[in-house]
Amino acid sequence: MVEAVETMDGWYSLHDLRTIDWTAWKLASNEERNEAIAGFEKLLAKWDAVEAEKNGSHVLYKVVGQKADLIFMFLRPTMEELNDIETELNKSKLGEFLIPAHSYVSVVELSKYRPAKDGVDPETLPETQERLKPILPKWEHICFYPMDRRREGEENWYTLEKDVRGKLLYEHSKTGRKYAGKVKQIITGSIGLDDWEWGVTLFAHEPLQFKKIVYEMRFDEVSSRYGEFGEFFVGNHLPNENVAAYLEV
Ligand code: VOV
Repeated sequence: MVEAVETMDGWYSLHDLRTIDWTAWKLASNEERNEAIAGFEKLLAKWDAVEAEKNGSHVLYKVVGQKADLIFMFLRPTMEELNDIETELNKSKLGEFLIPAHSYVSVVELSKYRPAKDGVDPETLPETQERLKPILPKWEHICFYPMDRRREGEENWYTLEKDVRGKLLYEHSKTGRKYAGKVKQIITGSIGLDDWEWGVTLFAHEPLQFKKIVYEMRFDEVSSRYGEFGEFFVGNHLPNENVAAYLEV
C-alpha cells in the first residue's frame, strides 16, 4: 500500500486579494478618506504588534496587473483569528472601498520525507518550529500561486511510493537551494481547505528571480511530470509608511 507522508503543520494562512474601488474613493470626501487611512494604519499597527509578539505574521504588497490591487498574506495560530482579521478589515472604513478579488486558505506545511536523525522527531526542533511559524520576509517582491500534484494515468503522484516521492522532492530541493538569498519560499498545504493542494508564496529582491526559479523547476521531474499550476499573482512591497501616499488621489 502506498503510504502518505506525515506533515508538520504550523500557522494557518490567508491570502486576501482586494481591488480598490478608485471611483468611489475619489468621490469620497477628504475627511472620509483621512478617516479610512487612519483606521487602516491602526489595523496595520495592531497586526505589527501581533507579529512583534510572534503570535502571527503578515505582509502587504501591491499587485501588478488587473487581477487585484492589493495582496495581504496573514499567518495566525488559528482559523478563527484569520476570520476575525477579514471581518475587521471588511467593517473598517477602508473596507467600504475594497472589492474582494480572490482569497486562499491554507496552513504552513513541511513534510517528513527524510528519516528522523538519531531518532529525534524533527517537529520538536526549534528550527522546524521557526519554519512552521515564520515571520514573513518583507522583501521587495511577492509571487503567489496555487498548485496540485498530477493524478492522471501514468503520472499519478498519489500512486508513487513514498521513497520515490521523497527522492523527487530531494532533487527539487537541490534546485531550490541554488536560489538561497534570492528567493525565499513558504509552502502552505491546502488539501481539504481550498481548491488546490498547495499554495506557493515566493519572496524576492529581484522579480526576474521568480521567472528563473519557476522555469528551472519546470524541468525537475516533480514539476514536469507531477506539477499542475493555477493563477499567478505578483506584487511589489507596500510598507506601512507608504500607504497614505499610495492612497492619495
Ligand atoms: C526557493 C527554494 C526552494 C527550496 C529550497 C525548496 C525545498 C523543498 C523541500 C526540501 C521540500 C520537501 C520537504 C518539505 O519541506 O515539505 C519541498 C516541498 C515542496 N516544494 Fe519546494 N522548495 C523551494 C521552492 C519551491 C517552489 C518554487 C515551488 C513551486 C514549484 C514549481 O515548480 O513552481 C515549490 C513547491 C513545493 C511543494 C508543493 C512542496 C510540497 C510537496 C509535496 O508533494 O509534499 N518549492 N520544497
